Amino acid sequence: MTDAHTTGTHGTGPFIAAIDQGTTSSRCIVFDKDGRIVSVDQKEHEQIFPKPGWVEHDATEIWENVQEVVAGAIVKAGITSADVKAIGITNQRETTLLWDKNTGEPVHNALVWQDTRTDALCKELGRNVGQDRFRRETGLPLASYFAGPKVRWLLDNVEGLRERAERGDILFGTMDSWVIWNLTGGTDGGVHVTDVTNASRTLLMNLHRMEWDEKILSSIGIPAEVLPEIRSSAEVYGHAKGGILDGVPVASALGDQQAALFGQTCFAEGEAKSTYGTGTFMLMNTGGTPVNSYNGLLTTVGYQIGDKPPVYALEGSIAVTGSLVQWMRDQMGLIKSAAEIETLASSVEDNGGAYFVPAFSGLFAPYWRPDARGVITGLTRYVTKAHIARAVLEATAWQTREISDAMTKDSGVELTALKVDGGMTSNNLLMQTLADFLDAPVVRPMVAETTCLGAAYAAGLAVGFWPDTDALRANWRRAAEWTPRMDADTRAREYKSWLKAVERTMGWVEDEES
Ligand SMILES: Nc1ncnc2c1ncn2[C@@H]1O[C@H](COP(=O)(O)OP(=O)(O)O)[C@@H](O)[C@H]1O
Ligand SMILES: O=P(O)(O)OC[C@H](O)CO
Repeated sequence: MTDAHTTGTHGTGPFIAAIDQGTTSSRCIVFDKDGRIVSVDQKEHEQIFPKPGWVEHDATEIWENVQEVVAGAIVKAGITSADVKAIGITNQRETTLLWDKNTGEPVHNALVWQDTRTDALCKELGRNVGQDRFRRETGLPLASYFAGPKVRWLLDNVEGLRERAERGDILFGTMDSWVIWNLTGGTDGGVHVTDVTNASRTLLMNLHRMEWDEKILSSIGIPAEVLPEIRSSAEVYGHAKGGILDGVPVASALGDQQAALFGQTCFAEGEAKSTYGTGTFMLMNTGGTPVNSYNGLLTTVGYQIGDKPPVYALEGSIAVTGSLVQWMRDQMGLIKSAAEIETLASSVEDNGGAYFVPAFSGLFAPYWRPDARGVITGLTRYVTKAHIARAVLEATAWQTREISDAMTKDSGVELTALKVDGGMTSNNLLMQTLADFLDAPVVRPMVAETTCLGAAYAAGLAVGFWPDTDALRANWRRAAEWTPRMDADTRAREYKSWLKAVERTMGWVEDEES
């Protein structure tokens, strides 16, 4: 399915191009110096579900789409490579690929971050190596979400792969590495790098030293030969070779959620944003020291600009939000477009007593329960598809509330307002519900494409297109705000019912199945 458009608001050059290789689509956006969008091109790729819980992407299709959308955005902007000062990369995180460095061919489809096939392996590693060690060294709980166990699964399950990897013929990368390697020449001298934010999602990087952790590598069973070099998020890694942007510096890489934090200009400690796409991810800047979580959040790298010290973040990750809306559209056929869920949900006053907990990949933050599975509860004959649509939207808002509560406990910072972005924020009912459930204002910036914007900002800083982060902050403009309207009693009662529904998801998958 192709889905492309331009905004038609042309600024004056020069420009920065940002590539966002996301879970459902790849897009390229050209930005001007004021951080305004000049052109956009976007293309969806296939979601491959070989078995329940397994999710894969065809990395060759993704690279073809990336080239197509880059060309599309440049042509729509009516510019040439000479007008583009740098290319920034942002990407779906954790999605894991191994490819042959001599042929450039992936050895298997990429294993997507939502894929749960490594649950049993994680359990085994937990027993043998210990959960605490991973938390302490990498900031992450041992879960199938992250890249390291996926690499091990591929090495164990693709015939002959381990030997090829040990011979030095195989490269591992998350989508940033794959795109940068191809963009800078692939088999003809492509650079094999990743940035600190993406590396901090592998369970393999030591969060305190910003280096691959040799002890963890040997406990998981991953040869160091496959690993990319870890670099900062904003520096020139190499130059595009071939294609429409031939010769342009490739100057940033950030995982998409960290890019959104950057694009929302959350540069001060305590500033937070939440991005509503396939999943939802709330990140809070915690400054120069990693903050341990005791409430089910992740400690991760927020960004690192060149040779400056890294900035850390606390993160609450929710696996299923926008993808639940997609499921209602594609698997259930209850709506024809994602936007239609708002019309359907608005046709009723409330959820009619129904609660939908979309634990399709188990539950991520704050629970980290791979044994959970989705439930719709509170059903009576009164409930209609409109009530279910409402419960779908409420699920996103309640899950955010749970993360926000955990963040306050871990950081001591009370949420005074939440900056939001991502595809789901075009849903007004959802944004109002979010303000109601959080009991805090929700604000959306003028440029809702903060993921690409963050990558563009980082690339622009690396090549001196923008002087510093203060210049970027000046570009942030509020476009919309929703303030809470729900009374405290209703909020408390509904929250209690939601938490009861969450309990019902737990323990569905028996030990031997997971
Ligand atoms: N009006 C809407 N209401 C609810 N969900 C929406 C709406 N528009 C888009 N979405 C959801 O948002 C997601 C797309 O957002 P996007 O930020 O592009 O995601 P990603 O970067 O994860 O690919 C899809 O999962 C889609 O179902
Ligand atoms: O592609 P998105 O926007 O769904 O983001 C995916 C996240 O990076 C997964 O950690």
